Amino acid sequence: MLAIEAVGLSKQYGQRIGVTGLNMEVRQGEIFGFIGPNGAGKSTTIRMLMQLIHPTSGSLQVLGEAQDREKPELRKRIGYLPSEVMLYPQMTGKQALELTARAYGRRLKDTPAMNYAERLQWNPDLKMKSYSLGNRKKLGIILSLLHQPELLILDEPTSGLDPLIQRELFQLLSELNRQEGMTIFFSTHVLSEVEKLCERVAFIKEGQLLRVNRLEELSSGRTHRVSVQFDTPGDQRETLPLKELDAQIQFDGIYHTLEASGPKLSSLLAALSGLPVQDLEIRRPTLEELFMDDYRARNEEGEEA
Ligand SMILES: Nc1ncnc2c1ncn2[C@@H]1O[C@H](COP(=O)(O)OP(=O)(O)OP(=O)(O)O)[C@@H](O)[C@H]1O
Repeated sequence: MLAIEAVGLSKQYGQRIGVTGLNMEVRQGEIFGFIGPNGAGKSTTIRMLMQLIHPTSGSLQVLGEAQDREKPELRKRIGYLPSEVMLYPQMTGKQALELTARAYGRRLKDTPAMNYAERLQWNPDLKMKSYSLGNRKKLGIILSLLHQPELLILDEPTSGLDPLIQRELFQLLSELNRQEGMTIFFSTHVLSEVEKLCERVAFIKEGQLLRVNRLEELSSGRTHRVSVQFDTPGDQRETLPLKELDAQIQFDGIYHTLEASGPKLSSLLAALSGLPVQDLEIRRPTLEELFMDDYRARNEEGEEA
């Protein structure tokens, strides 16, 4: 069974596109990254997953059930962290947990909530109005996990959390995934976060899903980037035989950057060793660069078409 299956999913806000023609499958038991810049359509997709808004067209199945009408039983199987956590200002954090536990027919002490509170270094005794952004986020995370859902949907879970707490959160999420088989749908605009956690990533931009990749496919490619500065300053692409090494060579004002994969890397380095090199760096492209290359390639294809 798939945890999420969207087919031709679209949401239009009047003239404005939220998402359009989204096809996406999330398997049970995977950690799935949902990446895109601001305004890409991430929250719109998540709100449809949570039935907070309804699609203009297309279909959506969550945990094997069609999202076509109110299904309270299905809601209980899902945990949801919204991008903004808003709660009654006079209530303490602990009271909010107790209230939510009761709504799921449980007692707070029978849930893992206080254990998570400790791990995330969150103080349950303060009034909601006095929590900082990060502390509201922590509460939201604990609330989303309190009923031990099968599917966890997180909308920008790390904003406002300091790096140590982020690390603890990632640790907790991977434990829940490994030990309890929890499916996690993780939405963010920070690419480096998905590198740490997710098996597959979907890239969304301007309401359209660009592609879904296994992280391995993206990051284990054997392509290297070689950035070179020559003794003579300025653009050397016409004066040195560089285009023979990589026709797409880039120049940023100081460094010339060439790409090479597999056996081409050693011939590139051999060729460079005969040139007046002052500085050189070799590295694998980051996920962000791979992602942006894909954007550009597709945009160029679109312009030519
Ligand atoms: N209630 C609304 N009414 C009109 N337009 C909306 C509404 N909500 C979202 N949009 C528009 O839909 C598009 C997608 O927005 P959405 O909030 O889903 O993006 P996002 O990827 O979650 O961005 P962010 O990271 O900034 O939250 C944007 O152009 C946005 O302006």
